[in-house]
Amino acid sequence: MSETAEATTKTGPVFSVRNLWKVFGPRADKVPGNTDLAGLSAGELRARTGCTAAVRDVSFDVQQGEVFVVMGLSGSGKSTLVRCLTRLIEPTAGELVMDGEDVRAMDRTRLRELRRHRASMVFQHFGLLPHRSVIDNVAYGLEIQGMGKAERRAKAAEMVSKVGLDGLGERRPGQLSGGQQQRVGLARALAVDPEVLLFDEPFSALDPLIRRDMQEEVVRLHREEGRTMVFITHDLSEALRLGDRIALMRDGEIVQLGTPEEIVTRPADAYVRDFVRDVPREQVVTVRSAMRPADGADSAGSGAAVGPDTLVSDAIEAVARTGEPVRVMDGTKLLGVVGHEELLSVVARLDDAGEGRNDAREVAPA
Ligand SMILES: Nc1ncnc2c1ncn2[C@@H]1O[C@H](COP(=O)(O)OP(=O)(O)OP(=O)(O)O)[C@@H](O)[C@H]1O
Repeated sequence: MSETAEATTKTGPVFSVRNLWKVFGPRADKVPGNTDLAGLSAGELRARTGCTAAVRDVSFDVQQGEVFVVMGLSGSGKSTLVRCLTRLIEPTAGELVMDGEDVRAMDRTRLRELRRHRASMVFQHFGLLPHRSVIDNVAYGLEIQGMGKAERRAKAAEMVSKVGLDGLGERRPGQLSGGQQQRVGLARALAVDPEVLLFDEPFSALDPLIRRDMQEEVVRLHREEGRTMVFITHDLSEALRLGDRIALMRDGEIVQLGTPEEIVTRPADAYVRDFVRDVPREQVVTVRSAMRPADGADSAGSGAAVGPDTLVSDAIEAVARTGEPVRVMDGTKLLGVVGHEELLSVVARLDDAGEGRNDAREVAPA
């Protein structure tokens, strides 16, 4: 999404997850290794064993600096999966590595350290302490870490300011709106300066306008800091807005993992296709996919230029303003041009059905 994210995604995964299972129910640990049981559908497994496979044989990497969205309908396994990352829920089987370290082998002390310092969670229910001020709520994680009072209050004040709550530091949570309380939750998670922020549907209780505000806040923070984020949502537009990559879950499995553009323009199956059917293409397709090669006349032009990751909706604005095609530039290199025809064909979905025009990238494997 952001340049920061682009720049940092190459430095390796924060989380590496391979063949992860979480099965709830009697003798759950027998399910993943049993080929008969592991192949059953969720319903059949429940009928045969009384077990629920909330996460089924899931593999993926979360790259440094990216916003990794886990999306799916209610009950698809999103929360279970993300809680497994820090073993708030114990995985039943599979590999789980954070920064090269085997998370499943960590002892309690190391795990506590991981949750307090390295991966902070922001929940839908803010979990604020009602009798403490905003500042003291934000400082709470630092207090647990043993930081002195003056230092932690100074750090907390900085975070309160960062999330746009200047002047409200001495209020109690009950004196704040829902959106403001969620900002306190965000500031509290940021205060410990974790490597990864894990968000579990943090905004789903907020009304749409405030929700939009908070999404923009997350995008802004991410742009400024490039911090790795894992974000759970059941809301497709939220996923598309925030995600560098989206893992789309169904019945405990990841049915597709890819960029918003890949998921919308090249859905892996009929389920995903149905899921993304109503998404306006121009809001996810980039000019890199929509452009045509520049001919002699175009390349000589000195009209408006946009980067290859510019959304078609933004390019439409530029083309409408000048009436001329715009050049797609990667630094000083001319990659192609987009004009009315290319942009309209995206809006009209003439590029539908996986016939990606200039974009030969493959859908990332799950
Ligand atoms: N402690 C548990 N015991 C038994 N089954 C569970 C438990 N926790 C979750 N499940 C089941 O695992 C499946 C996945 O649940 P999970 O909460 O991970 O889904 P979700 O996608 O996060 O849903 P939501 O969006 O509603 O929060 C569901 O079928 C749920 O009923």
